[in-house]
This record gives sequence, structure tokens and C-alpha cells, in this order.
Amino acid sequence: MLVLASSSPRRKELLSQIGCKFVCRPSSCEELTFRDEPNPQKLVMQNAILKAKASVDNHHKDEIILGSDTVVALDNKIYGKPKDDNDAFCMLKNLSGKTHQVCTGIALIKNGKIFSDVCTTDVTMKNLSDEEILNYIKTKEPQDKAGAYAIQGLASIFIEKINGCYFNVVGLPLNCLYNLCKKADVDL
Ligand SMILES: Cc1cn([C@H]2C[C@H](O)[C@@H](COP(=O)(O)OP(=O)(O)OP(=O)(O)O)O2)c(=O)[nH]c1=O
Repeated sequence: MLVLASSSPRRKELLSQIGCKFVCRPSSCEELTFRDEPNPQKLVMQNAILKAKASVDNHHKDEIILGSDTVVALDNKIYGKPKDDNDAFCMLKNLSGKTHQVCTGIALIKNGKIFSDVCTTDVTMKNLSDEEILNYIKTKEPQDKAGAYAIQGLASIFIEKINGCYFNVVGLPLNCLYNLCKKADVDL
């Protein structure tokens, strides 16, 4: 049985979309921040492993656990979920008119063995006026999203271009996950 170590409704939807049978077991763990690991790819991979490890149930050693973590990276800065509306404003103001990277780390634990990978997508956002940012923040969509936007939601109108996996931006790179499962001999 596959266990999705996540409370993200997006990850749940994406995994359901490919017909995978799984249970959700969100865990709470102390995640690393950019202060611990300034490299976004390494950061998300380590956090994905931490999340997966926190959901391991030692009574069910046959379970396969999937953890994941998404951040937005631009100009040597890493953006997670905004703390508040001000934080969301600053993030969107910085992302405006630029191309940033969205990195998602995924980690599978099978029989105590860890398999992990990371996927990166370039996302180009249009120039945003302060009014557009403020109106968007009012919708509350930015609150629980890395980089304070949801490509799959209202922010879709702000996205000029993407290069790479779309599902990675939403929180679960499906092709990357499929490849990792093959490596770990896990049947999705
Ligand atoms: C950039 C972007 C992020 N996101 C989401 C994906 C992730 O759910 C979230 C980043 O936060 P994460 O900390 O990666 O995940 P989470 O807290 O939502 O869930 P969990 O730790 O329990 O697995 O941002 C979008 O939904 N759309 C987007 O366009």
C-alpha cells in the first residue's frame, strides 16, 4: 500500500488523477529552511525525505511512503508559503516580470530504503501591477502555496510561459514520480 505523507489537496488530486490507490497520512516534522540549506534542489529533496520518514509506521513495514516538498527559487532566494499577506505581496512583487524556478523534491521509502529525486520547472510571470497583486491576495489563494501563487488557479492568467513539468509546479511531478517508482520497483 502506498502512503502519501502529505496534507496537500493538490498532491492528493494529482495522485488520484493517475489512478493510484493510496492512503493519506500527513506528518508533522521539523522542515529545513533556506538557512539550513541554501540550494533549493537539495532543500526540497531533504525535506521530502524528512516528511516521508515522519510518516513511517513501524507496525506496517510493508508500506511504501511518499513525501514531497515544493519551493520557488529566484535570484538566490527561496520562497516557501507566505507567512501573511505582506509576505505574499513581497514574493509576488519579486516574481513579477521574471522567470523563476519551481523545485519539487520527492522521496519514496520502501523496506527502509530511500529513493529520491528533484524536478525543476521554469515559470515566467507577467509584469504585475500593485493593484493586480493586492486583488489577487484578497482571493486568499496565495496563502498555502509556495511563492504565493497557484498556477492551477486564479494565478494562471499571470503565467506567460513555463518550461518543464506543469505538475511539478502544482506540487507533484508525475513523470518524475513514475520514473522513481520504476527505479524502486513500485507499481503505481
Ligand atoms: C507554485 C505553486 C505551489 N503550489 C503548492 C504545492 C504545495 O502544496 C505548496 C507548497 O508547500 P509544501 O510545503 O511543499 O507542501 P504542503 O505544506 O502544501 O503539503 P505537505 O507538506 O503536507 O505535503 O504549494 C501550488 O499548489 N501551485 C503552485 O503554482
